[in-house]
Amino acid sequence: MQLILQGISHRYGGTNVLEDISFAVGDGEIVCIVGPSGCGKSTLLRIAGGLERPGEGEALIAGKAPEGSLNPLTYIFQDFALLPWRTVAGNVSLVLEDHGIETKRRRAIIDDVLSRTNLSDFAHALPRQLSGGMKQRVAIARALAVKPAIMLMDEPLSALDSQTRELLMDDLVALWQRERFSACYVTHNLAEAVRLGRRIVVLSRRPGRIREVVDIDMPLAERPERLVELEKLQRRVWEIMREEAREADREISDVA
Ligand SMILES: Nc1ncnc2c1ncn2[C@@H]1O[C@H](COP(=O)(O)OP(=O)(O)OP(=O)(O)O)[C@@H](O)[C@H]1O
Repeated sequence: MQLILQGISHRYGGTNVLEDISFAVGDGEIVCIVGPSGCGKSTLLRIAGGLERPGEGEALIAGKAPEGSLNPLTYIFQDFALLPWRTVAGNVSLVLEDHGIETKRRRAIIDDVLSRTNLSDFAHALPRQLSGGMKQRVAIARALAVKPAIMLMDEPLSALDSQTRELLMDDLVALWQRERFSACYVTHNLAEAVRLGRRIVVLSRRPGRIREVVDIDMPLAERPERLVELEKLQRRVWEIMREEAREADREISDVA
């Protein structure tokens, strides 16, 4: 299944937030979106998922969802959004209950996604007993449970410390290698973008326009061993962004 964004422009009141954004997320592709603070990345993701209607242009999905997909477009947020009174298994179960999946099938799906996210031993734990990394694994397991065609990930690792972030990136790569999900992945972290992205869409400061799309034709599995090349790519993305980020920073301090 493909996500296609065509000529998306958007404004809030008198503020232009996005301008003429077009790109596609192909089947099994992770496309990262980076750009200075406030350039409209989260807005773009909300438009991609149909939570918000763009002022101009359109967000389309093309192709067939995977068999058994309960929710073709599924979000993963930075703040995990878990119910504190439900166990790990209970949190995953909730989305399946919402779809009326019967108990036996629900249990099978929960066992499968908890095993894929290395959470089987924590099925009965409550969120407050878990570290931030484990909570985000639960959020990922919950997203996988609905067999999404495309995951819309908004800074999923940014609340985590750098070591946990590394571990979660390894997990995401392992999950992707097992079942090539498609994702539109918003991040501030350029190391994350070059580690995970097949392409990186670099946005300008607000109103966000596409400055450049950087292609990374390097298998995800090889990336940890090719750190020098990745670092070069990261520098390249930063060179594209530097002036934009500086200007965005000034704009924000002007308002303050
Ligand atoms: N619902 C809304 N109503 C009015 N303005 C909004 C709304 N949502 C976002 N904005 C404004 O739109 C601009 C883009 O916001 P958005 O959160 O999409 O940017 P972002 O690139 O994700 O930011 P950050 O990098 O800080 O997370 C900002 O100026 C923000 O204040």
